Amino acid sequence: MKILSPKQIAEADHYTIKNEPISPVNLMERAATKCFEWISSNFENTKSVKVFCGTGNNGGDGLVIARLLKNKGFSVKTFILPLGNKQTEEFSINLKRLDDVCAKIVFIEKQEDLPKLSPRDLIIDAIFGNGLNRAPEGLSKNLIQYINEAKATVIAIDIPSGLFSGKSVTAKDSVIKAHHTLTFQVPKLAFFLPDNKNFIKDWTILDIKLNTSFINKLPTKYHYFTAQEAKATYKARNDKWAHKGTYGHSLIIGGSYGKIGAPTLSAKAALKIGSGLVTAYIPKCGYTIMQTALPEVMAETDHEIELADFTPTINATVIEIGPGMGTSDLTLAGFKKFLQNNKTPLVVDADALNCLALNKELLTLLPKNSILTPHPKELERLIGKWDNDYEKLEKIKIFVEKYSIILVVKGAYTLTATKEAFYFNSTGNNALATAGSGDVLTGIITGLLAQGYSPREASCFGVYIHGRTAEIYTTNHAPETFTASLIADYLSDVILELQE
Ligand SMILES: NC(=O)C1=CN([C@@H]2O[C@H](COP(=O)(O)OP(=O)(O)OC[C@H]3O[C@@H](n4cnc5c(N)ncnc54)[C@H](OP(=O)(O)O)[C@@H]3O)[C@@H](O)[C@H]2O)[C@H](O)CC1
Ligand SMILES: [K+]
Repeated sequence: MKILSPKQIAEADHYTIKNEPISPVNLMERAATKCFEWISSNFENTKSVKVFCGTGNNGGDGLVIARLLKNKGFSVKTFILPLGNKQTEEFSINLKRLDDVCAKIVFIEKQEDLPKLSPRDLIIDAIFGNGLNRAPEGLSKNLIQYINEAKATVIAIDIPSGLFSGKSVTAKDSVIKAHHTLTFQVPKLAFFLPDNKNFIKDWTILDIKLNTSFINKLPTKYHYFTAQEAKATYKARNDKWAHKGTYGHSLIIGGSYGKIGAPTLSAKAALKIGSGLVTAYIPKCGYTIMQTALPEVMAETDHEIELADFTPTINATVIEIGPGMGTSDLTLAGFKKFLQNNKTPLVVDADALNCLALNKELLTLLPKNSILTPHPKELERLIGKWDNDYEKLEKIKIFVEKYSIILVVKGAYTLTATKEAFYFNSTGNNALATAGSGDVLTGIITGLLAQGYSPREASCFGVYIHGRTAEIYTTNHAPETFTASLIADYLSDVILELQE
């Protein structure tokens, strides 16, 4: 699914109005009706709804929602914050329509006009939407702060007021902290960025039927990888003549004394996602552990307690390197030698990333389209510090272009960054915040590459699958009890779901 800029959304809006055709006020009615339906079914027992509107079209949406809720029997009060002397035409039409149903409407002209708010109120934030072009100040800033202090449940329409959909927020005290955001047609880039986690919690995309063929033609670097994209990526197995060689050979290089679990988890994940063959290249101390834990996996060994020689003998389709490997001098020296001689596509994680961060010149030795899977701290070691998330995205872009690689930046919305496009993942939850979860992710990506998925597909799809296991698990288990070993056990559920 595309993530569009405010300008592109306005263009899609205009195109739909002209070509469907539909009048602007009817499009507003359609959009706001979707919000109303969501609110009335999720908050049917709510006694008091307070709707705060600006005087642009976001405010117009608020007026329609107020009218529809009132007609449905909710107790509704509407508060209007005049934005200068202007009202959009659709706002004015809907103000009249709201007035006609004898609704309670209050204009907020000064601080004293702010109403009493109770934590039991349901607040609808329709002050600013896509049209925000500067940080709110004065009365609008005060209103936003006042709403945030009320500790009431806040539903934001389209986007929390004060949050820019495509640029950084400097005044963090003038943004609505929404519990839920009902956004129109496409998600906004701001939703995926950790800097905004206090403003955006849950959100729902409402399909307001903007022209899809127009949207399909709009260029964008940013995408949201959902079940739809996952289904389109999945390659069902239907080759009767397949043998284990058909599905590739994954080589997992990693481990050190006390950290054999990491490559074991990766190897298990590569195997369980369908890699035809898996070999682990580990220190000698891990031999019995690996062979006992995973009888299907072959093992080759290096020095006694750490990797030093890096001399696997097999001809792998893909190599994962790094889990549990450590960064000792001996390991680092061997890793350098390995990179100088290796031509096989790599998935690089954990200590191998730290070795690269310590020796940036090694980055040039990575085969084209190698996949690096850092968590935010590892990312910072690779690309340097950033002031805000938009600067981080820019640095990521420069980094992937410079080295012709793919970055999988782990987080609540794990980002797969390729030279061509950035994909935010839609699945996962905090059950994945558990030891070894990252090792399983790299194993899944490695196993997908071995089977012939492209590096972009393996990254986006692997991240999606990994996240989905946690969602399925937590439908009937406590998130605290999820472990990395369990992830592999739920891969089958995810794949069966994709086949539906
Ligand atoms: N296609 C869709 O998604 C649809 C969206 N709808 C809704 O429309 C809004 C966008 O409406 P718009 O009127 O363009 O913009 P806003 O309502 O967000 O803002 C109104 C005006 O506010 C002024 N502004 C901007 N920043 C500030 C500020 N910091 N302080 C004070 N005033 C500010 C600005 O005017 P200026 O002339 O003062 O610059 C804005 O124009 C979208 O979000 C949806 O909710 C439709 O209902 C259906 C289709
Ligand atoms: K809003």
